[in-house]
Amino acid sequence: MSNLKNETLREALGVYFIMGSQNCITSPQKTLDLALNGGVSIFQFREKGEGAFVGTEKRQLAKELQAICRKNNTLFIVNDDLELAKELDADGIHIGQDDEDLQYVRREFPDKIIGISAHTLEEVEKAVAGGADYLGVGPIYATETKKDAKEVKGTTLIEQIRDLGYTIPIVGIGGINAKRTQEVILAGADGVSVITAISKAESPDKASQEIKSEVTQAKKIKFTK
Ligand SMILES: Cc1ncc(COP(=O)(O)OP(=O)(O)O)c(N)n1
Ligand SMILES: Cc1ncsc1CCOP(=O)(O)O
Ligand SMILES: [Mg+2]
Repeated sequence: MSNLKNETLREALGVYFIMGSQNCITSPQKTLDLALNGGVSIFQFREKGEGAFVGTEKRQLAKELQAICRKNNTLFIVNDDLELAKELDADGIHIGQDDEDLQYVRREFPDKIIGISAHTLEEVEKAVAGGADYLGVGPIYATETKKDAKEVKGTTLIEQIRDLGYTIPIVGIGGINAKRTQEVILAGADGVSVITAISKAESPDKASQEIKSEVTQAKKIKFTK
């Protein structure tokens, strides 16, 4: 990915909303629409866990959510499912350490955005060498959403990554809400990835707006230091 694309992606990662039907209290379409109106800048379709759609229903929902993203000029990323990402010509894919191999994914999707989860400095080094476009680092705080999440680490790993001079775009993930956003950005992240604080908010638009405003304020503080 060129430097220009890298900087555009860094900016787009500000408020990274992740959601599947299992995370919503009303319709996923409505939830996403409101979240995008509130200021979400990138979306990941993560249809996973108890009650999640599979097969045709999953594909149909993905297409509808992608159409909503397109209407709002917002990047659409698919979690885990390479076949779906290919079929939909998604903007990118997010993989974890237990998913497909990064180098294989890069070969299959040479021009797409590839994000990878990282929990240790060794994983960070491999992700950068393997051509990942951004890192998802977490869980920063305790999360109810991912039952098999690794141990909570706070912002330490993000700080270490930046102290070592890595410039790869980073988003923090896990238990993040508006009140916790500034801590994550000030530690060195470019954005925050959020599920529950938006998907289960009474007003997903208001929740997204608040998170966006915290990201903007934290970046002002960070870049005037
Ligand atoms: C932005 C972002 N960061 C981390 C993850 C977690 O990915 P993974 O570890 O593969 O876990 P699942 O989400 O697949 O359960 C993510 N999805 N997005
Ligand atoms: C997918 C994922 N990976 C690490 S924590 C997490 C879940 C984040 O969800 P929430 O924002 O609801 O804590
Ligand atoms: Mg995964």
